[in-house]
Amino acid sequence: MAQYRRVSGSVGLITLQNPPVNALSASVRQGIVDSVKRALGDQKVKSVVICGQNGVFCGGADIREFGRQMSGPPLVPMIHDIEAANKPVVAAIEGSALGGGLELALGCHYRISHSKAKLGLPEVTLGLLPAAGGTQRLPRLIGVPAALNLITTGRHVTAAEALQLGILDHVTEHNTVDVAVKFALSVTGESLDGRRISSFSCAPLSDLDSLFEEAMLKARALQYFFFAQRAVGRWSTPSGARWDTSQPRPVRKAAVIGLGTMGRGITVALAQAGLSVVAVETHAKQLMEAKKAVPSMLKRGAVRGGTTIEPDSITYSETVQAVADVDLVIEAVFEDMALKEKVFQQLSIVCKPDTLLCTNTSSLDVDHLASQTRHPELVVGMHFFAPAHVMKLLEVVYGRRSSPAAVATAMQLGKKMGKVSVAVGNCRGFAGNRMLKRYLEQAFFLLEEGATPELVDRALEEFGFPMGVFRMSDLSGLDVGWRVRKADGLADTSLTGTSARVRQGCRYSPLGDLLCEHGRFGQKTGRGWYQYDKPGGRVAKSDPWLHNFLDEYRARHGLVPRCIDQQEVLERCLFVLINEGFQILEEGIAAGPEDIDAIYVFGYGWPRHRGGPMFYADMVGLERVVERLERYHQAHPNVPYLQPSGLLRRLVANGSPPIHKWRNVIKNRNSQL
Ligand SMILES: CC/C=C\C=C\CC(=O)SCCNC(=O)CCNC(=O)[C@H](O)C(C)(C)COP(=O)(O)OP(=O)(O)OC[C@H]1O[C@@H](n2cnc3c(N)ncnc32)[C@H](O)[C@@H]1OP(=O)(O)O
Repeated sequence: MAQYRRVSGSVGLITLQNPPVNALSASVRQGIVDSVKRALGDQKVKSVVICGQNGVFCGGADIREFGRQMSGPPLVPMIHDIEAANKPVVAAIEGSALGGGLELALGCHYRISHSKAKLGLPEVTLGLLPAAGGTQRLPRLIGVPAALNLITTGRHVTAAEALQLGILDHVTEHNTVDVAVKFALSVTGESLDGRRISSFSCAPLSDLDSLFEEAMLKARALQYFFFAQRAVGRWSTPSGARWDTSQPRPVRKAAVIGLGTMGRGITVALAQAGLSVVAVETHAKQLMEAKKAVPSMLKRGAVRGGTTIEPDSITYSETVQAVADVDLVIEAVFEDMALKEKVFQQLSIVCKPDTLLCTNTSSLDVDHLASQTRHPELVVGMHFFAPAHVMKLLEVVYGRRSSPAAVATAMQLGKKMGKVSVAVGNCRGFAGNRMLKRYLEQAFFLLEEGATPELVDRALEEFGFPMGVFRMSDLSGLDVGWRVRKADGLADTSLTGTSARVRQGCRYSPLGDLLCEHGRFGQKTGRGWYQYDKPGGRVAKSDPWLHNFLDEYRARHGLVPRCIDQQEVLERCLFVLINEGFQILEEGIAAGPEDIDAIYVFGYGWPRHRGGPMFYADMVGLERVVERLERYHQAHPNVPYLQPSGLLRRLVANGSPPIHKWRNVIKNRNSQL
């Protein structure tokens, strides 16, 4: 329903009321129609404000009514009547204005929003089109390119972006309804001629063809990715093991060793998949915390998914002996080889001889861990991504001696947990983190050369990543990479002069190490590449300290900052990552480009509408990727990873076949070896 009342003498205030998000149910639409009629018929009312109760404007169509017989007034004429009104109508947007909610706001003459609100037309994500005027009013308001972007991606934009795009007239930090009422009073009696969006003409576009071509590219990428996602299930390994000839083992009871953040998430994912789980943590305090955290994670998941989990499906233990009868173990202890070795030695003694032993390591050597056990053929990596019960990606890492059945079992278990499981070979960082390393390095180098975290992040976010590389590092914690670099003997900030920026003969940037030495670990410490209002704060703000630090660093090393544009940011960060992807394909670490693309879309936020890094390379053109890499390598000869990989060059030499033919080129080469 909608509540109607007169406020401030002459403003008709219409409040949508349909918890939890004031969706446009039949009774809400009826309430709006009735209230608008009342406001327009009341001579005392000079202007109108539409808002939603409990800090949410409107979440769009009431999804609970989908599939039912349509009743109540239709939305299109309702919005048309609001727009045609002869009194100003102001939308006061708090929380969300999504789908039909934004279409309703677009029918109003003015839109005022709280700074924390999100707006968007997410219909495409529900298999719908914005059919209540969204496809007509939005392009007229903000132009075809921006509207096409919002409509085809369904993404939600912040109030700040919506203001910049021209969707909003004003953004406030204060009580939005109060601000809107005051505003409504101030525009009383003003002409509404220039305020009815459907009467606007669309700005003419000289490059309509290229715009639609871009939209078609997105469609191609999404269609490619639809099949890529399915292709990864048909896995194969260089030794000839395959999905259709390998028999997975049944897994009814599993164990998790180590109940830190990852271990807890994995425990929840296993329990949600219907397995009985033994959760082991040898530190009493950590075990106690996990015993509280895991059930509440499960409860939240059950509420969201509308499922029930047997509370006794998880048993907790302080000793590894408790895993004696399980079918599969996932080790998730601290990322330290000596510690993991010990765990695998213990498991090999305690477990049944046919128990599958898995490690959640994100980069350590799976073969080495396998060598600690009596049955190395039963050891595989199961690399989850944080939060493990939410993130869709699972890298299943086969070692030199992993049996086909072990790989098949881990792949099938991943599927049972609702993951997209991708089989990859064993190497430092596997596929995802190995490619990420190159991307991070380039981002650091760009800072040395004159870029700022803001510039780099903006370029990547405009490309489509939900977060740029520096914002993402702050979220995941700068200390994580620092620990790895220390273990690899790289993070040595005592070096001075030219040797400070060189390791093993290659260019190295110690910027991340230096930040960690200043105690700047990202969001958790309230300081990282950005500053936050408090430790654990989420809103990244530009930090003058960091900019001074970068200036001093460059001066100390005699680096003259230069202007770096977004194109260079994208090419340096993305092409080097793509190049590593080709290297991974060449080495047989991933079986095909689809595997890498699935890893990047599901694990690293690569925008799905760009199909994944390998598809993107195909779209850009392999010749161009080679040409740009060569040019950057010439400029930075001490960065060997900028040299185009052998496979990339061979594909170009073979006439740059389309992505679905790359496997043939890889296969031909391997058969000649
Ligand atoms: C006559 C029809 C005319 C026009 C049709 C127009 C087309 C559309 O409008 S299609 C719908 C477009 N809207 C959406 O896709 C919005 C989907 N919702 C969201 O994106 C989010 O829920 C959110 C609104 C941004 C809020 O997010 P968050 O704060 O994280 O909370 P959630 O846990 O996601 O949701 C809370 C609660 O609200 C329920 N809910 C959300 N949206 C709707 C909706 N449109 N209709 C009905 N219910 C909705 C959601 O299920 C949750 O309920 P629980 O009971 O707590 O599970």
